[in-house]
Formats: sequence, C-alpha cells, structure tokens
Amino acid sequence: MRIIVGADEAGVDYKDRILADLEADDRITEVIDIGVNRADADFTRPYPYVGIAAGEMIRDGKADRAILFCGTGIGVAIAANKVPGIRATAAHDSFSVERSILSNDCQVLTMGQRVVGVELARRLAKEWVGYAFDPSSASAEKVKVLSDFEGC
Ligand SMILES: O=C[C@H](O)[C@H](O)COP(=O)(O)O
Repeated sequence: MRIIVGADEAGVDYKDRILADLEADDRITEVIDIGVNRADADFTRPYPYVGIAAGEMIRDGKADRAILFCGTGIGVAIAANKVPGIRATAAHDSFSVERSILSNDCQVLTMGQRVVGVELARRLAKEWVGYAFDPSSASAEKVKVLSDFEGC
C-alpha cells in the first residue's frame, strides 16, 4: 500500500508521528509526505490545499490512500472530497475507522489534532491500514451509487 500523509499547521505534529509509524510498518510499501513541514516556506498553507492535493494524487494513481490531519479533521476531509471519486472521512473511534473501509471504501482518513489524543490517533491509523474493502460485499453496490453519480 502506498499511503500519503499530510496536514496543515494545526495537524503537523500528528502527521509526523504517524509518518514515523507508517515508515516502520511492513504493510506499507511507500509513505509519501505532502507536508506541511516546519521548514516549508508555506508552512501555514491552508488545509484545503493539503486535502485537494492528496485527493488528486489518489485520483491520478500516485497513491492508494491518505491519512490527513488538521485541527479537527473536518477541513481536510471536505477538501479531499471535492476531488471526484474520492471518499474521505474524519473518524476518531475504532468502529467508524473500520466501517470507513468496510462500508464506504474510503481512500482517505482524517483526524483532528485538537480532537483526539496522539496514542489513539496512532492506534486508529494502524487499524485503518489493516482493513480492505470487499468488492463482493453488500456494501459495494451502495458505494457504486456514489461512483455512478460522479461518473468515476
Ligand atoms: O477544519 C479546519 C481545521 O481544523 C483547521 O486546522 C483549522 O481551521 P481554522 O483556523 O479555520 O479554525
């Protein structure tokens, strides 16, 4: 699995912690850091640019999934969802994280650094990359309604 990590200024600490976890995870073949990073000239880049960039990379086949952070997780989720074909959600509990894949085939998970503790965020990220969507499941036809609506 090739996975993007990204954040705005409000989520950068968690992004960097999850980046380190993913780089040590044998299930992950590539971790792609799209920033922000403290050394960036545009460290204060607003969250929509991060979410849209991640969604476009997945749309273009450059990555399989993304885990994104901002203050709440809401802004980067909204932004990623603006890219046709992308299903992104904020989730801060284990059941929602599971269902975001098994029910919704989300390519993007988002969390809020101002919402959830770092150890829970790390655990949820670890759980999330372990789930795989079953295209033969009853959920698949529901996801297909979204794909058909968007034409992708
Ligand atoms: O959803 C938005 C994020 O939480 C962002 O990090 C903070 O946005 P704000 O500065 O507009 O509250």
